[in-house]
Amino acid sequence: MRIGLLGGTFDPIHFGHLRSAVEVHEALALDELRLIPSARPPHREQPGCSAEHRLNMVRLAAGVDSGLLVDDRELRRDKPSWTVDTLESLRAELGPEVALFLIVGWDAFCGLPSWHRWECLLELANLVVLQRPDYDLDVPEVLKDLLAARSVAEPAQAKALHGQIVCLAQTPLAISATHIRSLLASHRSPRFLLPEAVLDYIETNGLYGPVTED
Ligand SMILES: Nc1ncnc2c1ncn2[C@@H]1O[C@H](COP(=O)(O)OP(=O)(O)OP(=O)(O)O)[C@@H](O)[C@H]1O
Ligand SMILES: O=C(O)c1ccc[n+]([C@@H]2O[C@H](COP(=O)([O-])O)[C@@H](O)[C@H]2O)c1
Repeated sequence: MRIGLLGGTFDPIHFGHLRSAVEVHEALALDELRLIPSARPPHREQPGCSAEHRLNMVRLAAGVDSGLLVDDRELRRDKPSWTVDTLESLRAELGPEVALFLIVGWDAFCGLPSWHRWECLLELANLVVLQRPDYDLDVPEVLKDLLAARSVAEPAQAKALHGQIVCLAQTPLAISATHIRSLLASHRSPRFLLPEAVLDYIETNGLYGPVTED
C-alpha cells in the first residue's frame, strides 16, 4: 500500500494543489492520496476563514476527482497541527508496512528545518518535493546535505516505506491562495484558478470579502 499525504492550510484549496495531487498520484503509482487540512497551522498567521469552511471547500474540491480522499484528523486534534503528530497518528493506524509519501511544495520544503521535530519526519514517511514556479527560494545548507543523502533520481526508485526524498517535476502552476484571497478582497474574479464548486461556496458564504472599515 502506497499513500500520498498533501497537508495544507487550503485557504482556499486551488488548482495548484489539485493538479499536483493528481500528478503525484500517477507518477508514484499511489493507491490513495489524502488531502489533510491544517486546523491550526503552527507557523503562519491564522487562516482567513474557519477550519470548518476550509474543510468543506477541500471536500468539494476532492469531489471533483474521486481519486483524492480527505483526511480531517488535524481538525479533530486539540493541538497545533504539527505534521510529525499527523504522521505518528497515521503510522499508529496503518502500521509500519505502508509506504507514506509526505508531499510538500518547494516553499514548504525550504522551511523544513523550522518544523516541530523535523528530523523525525523521514523516519515516518518519504518526502515528495514539488516545484513551485511562484517561489524562488534558496535551499538551506542542511537541506542540501539531506537531499544529497536521501534523494532518488527517478520516481520509479521510490520504493522505501520511509526515508527517501523524491523531487518531482509537474505541470508548473503559479497559483497561490494568497493571490486568490487578494483578488476576492478587491472584487476581482479568481475563476479558473480553483474549482467552480469552491468558488460557489466562497460566494454563498461571503468568504474573503473586502476588508470593511468600522
Ligand atoms: N501552485 C502550487 N504548486 C505546487 N505546490 C503548491 C502550490 N500551491 C501550494 N502548494 C503546496 O501545497 C501545500 C499547501 O499549500 P497552502 O495551502 O499553504 O497553499 P498556498 O497557495 O501556498 O497558500 P498561501 O498563499 O495562503 O500561503 C504546500 O506544501 C505548498 O507548498
Ligand atoms: O509540523 C510543523 O512544524 C509544520 C510547520 C510548517 C508547515 N507544516 C505543514 O506543512 C503543510 C503546508 O503548510 P502551508 O503553510 O504551506 O499550508 C501543512 O500541512 C502544515 O501543517 C508543518
